Amino acid sequence: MYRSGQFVAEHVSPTADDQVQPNGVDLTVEAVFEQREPGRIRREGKEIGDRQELESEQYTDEGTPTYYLEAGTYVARYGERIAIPSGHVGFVYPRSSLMRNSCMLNTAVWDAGYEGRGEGLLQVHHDVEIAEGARIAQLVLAEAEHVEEYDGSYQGENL
Ligand SMILES: O=c1ccn([C@H]2C[C@H](O)[C@@H](COP(=O)(O)OP(=O)(O)OP(=O)(O)O)O2)c(=O)[nH]1
Repeated sequence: MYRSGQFVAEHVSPTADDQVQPNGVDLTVEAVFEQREPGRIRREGKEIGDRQELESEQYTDEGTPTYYLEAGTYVARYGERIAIPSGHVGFVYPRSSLMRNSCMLNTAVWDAGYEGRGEGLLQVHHDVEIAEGARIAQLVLAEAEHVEEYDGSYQGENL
């Protein structure tokens, strides 16, 4: 069973009222990176390739720092600390307005016990402007059985 947005909000911080949705909580973008060097996925272990953080520019009417992203592939880091509770699994979906603007967020499984500020693959199929701190994704939580809890290399990342 998927939990309510109110329940999800108890495991995401900070959470403003406008982030709480009926079935989940919206996540904001805190940083955007462009990969510069190849990573490596080995039989045992992995390495994340070097990346460069993009500057957000202060050029919109409201003066909000904004990323102008040309078509391409980026890694976005979310602004919220997420803690997946025991007995649950998390999934992140793109905010539909992102998708309607020809952009997509590709995501993986969020394990029970994980805590951190995670990342998603931002695919920009048409140039787009995204303000720093804007909502780009939504986290949902489903009840799930598991034997152990997450204890991998990303535990506690970006906290
Ligand atoms: O889109 C996603 C999906 C997951 N995570 C976080 C939560 C998850 O619990 C953790 C590890 O994900 P996964 O287990 O898929 O990573 P891995 O590549 O297998 O690394 P490890 O061996 O450290 O588990 O990363 C993200 O930041 N973004």
